[in-house]
Amino acid sequence: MGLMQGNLMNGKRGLIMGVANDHSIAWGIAKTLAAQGAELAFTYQGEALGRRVRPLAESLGSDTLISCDVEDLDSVDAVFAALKEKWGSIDFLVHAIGFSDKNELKGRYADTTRANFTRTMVISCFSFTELAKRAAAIMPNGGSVITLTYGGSTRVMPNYNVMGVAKAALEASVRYLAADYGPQGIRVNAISAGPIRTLAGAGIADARLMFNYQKRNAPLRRTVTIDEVGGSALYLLSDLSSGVTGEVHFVDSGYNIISMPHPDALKTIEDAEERAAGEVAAE
Ligand SMILES: NC(=O)c1ccc[n+]([C@@H]2O[C@H](COP(=O)([O-])OP(=O)(O)OC[C@H]3O[C@@H](n4cnc5c(N)ncnc54)[C@H](O)[C@@H]3O)[C@@H](O)[C@H]2O)c1
Repeated sequence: MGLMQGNLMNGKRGLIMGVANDHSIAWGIAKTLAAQGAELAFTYQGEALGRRVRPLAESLGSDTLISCDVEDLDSVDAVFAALKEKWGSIDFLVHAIGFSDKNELKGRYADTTRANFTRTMVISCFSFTELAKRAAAIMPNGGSVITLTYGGSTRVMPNYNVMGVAKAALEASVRYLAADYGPQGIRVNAISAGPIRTLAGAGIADARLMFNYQKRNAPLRRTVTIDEVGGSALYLLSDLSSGVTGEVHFVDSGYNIISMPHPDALKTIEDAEERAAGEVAAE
C-alpha cells in the first residue's frame, strides 16, 4: 500500500532526528509527513550515516541536512541556530534517537555499569529534554514534539535492561515537558512502538525471538511497520491531535494489553517441551 497523500501538514516545517537508513523509524515518519505536505530538515550522526541520509532527504525534497551528535551540545546548538536562520521558526520535532552499549543489552540489568548507565541516559533520555527546549525556543506559534519509546519501560523485557530504565525516564520526561510547554501551545507526546527490525533494534540480544514472540502473541498477530508508526506520528504532529499532550501512544499491534499468551501460541511451546521431554526419556 502506498503512503496516503494529503495536505494535513501543508505549511508546517519541522526537524527529523534519527534517520540512519531506510529501515529507521524516523524514516517511516519522514515519508508520511512529506506525503502530507510537510517541509523537513534532517540531522544525521556522523559522516558515514550522512552519506546514507543525504539521498533519502533529497528524495523528499529536503535540502536541509545537518550533522548532530547529541553527546556534543555545541552540535545541538548549531542545528537550532541553522534552523532559526533558515526558517525563523519550526512547527514540529521528531526525536528518534537511542543508544546503549550492546554488551549490556544482554544478561542481567543488575550488571549495568555506571559509565554505560550515564551514557544511555544522556543519549536516549536527556537529549529529548535538551532538544525539546531548543525546539520550543523557535516555536512562537506553538508546535508538536514527539519521541519514540518501547514497552520495556514499564514491564520487564529480557535483555532490554538499561534501555528499559532510560525509556521509563523518557516517558516521565514527556509528561513533565508537556506540563512545562503546554501554556505555550506546544504539545509533547511519545509513540511506543512494537519491535521493528532496525539498526538499533538489532543491538538487543535475541531481538529475533522478541520479534517472533510479538508476532505470535499480539492481538493483530503481526509486528508493525515504520509506515504504521508514521501514520500515528502524523496524527500526533498535525492539528488532528490538537487536544492531546503528555501521552504515550502504543503502535504495537496491541501487544501491551496482553497478559497470558493465546493458548494456540502456548500449545506450540508445550508441544516443543513435550517433544524435548520425549527425546530425553527416549535416550
Ligand atoms: N526498533 C524497535 O524495535 C523500536 C521499538 C520501540 C522504540 N524504538 C526507538 O525508536 C528510536 C529510533 O530507533 P530505530 O529503531 O529506528 O533505529 P535506528 O538505528 O534506525 O535509529 C536510531 C538513531 O539514533 C541515532 N543516534 C544514536 N546515538 C546518537 C547520538 N549520540 N547523537 C545523535 N543521534 C544518535 C542514530 O544515528 C540512529 O539514527 C529509538 O529511540 C529506539 O529506542 C525502536
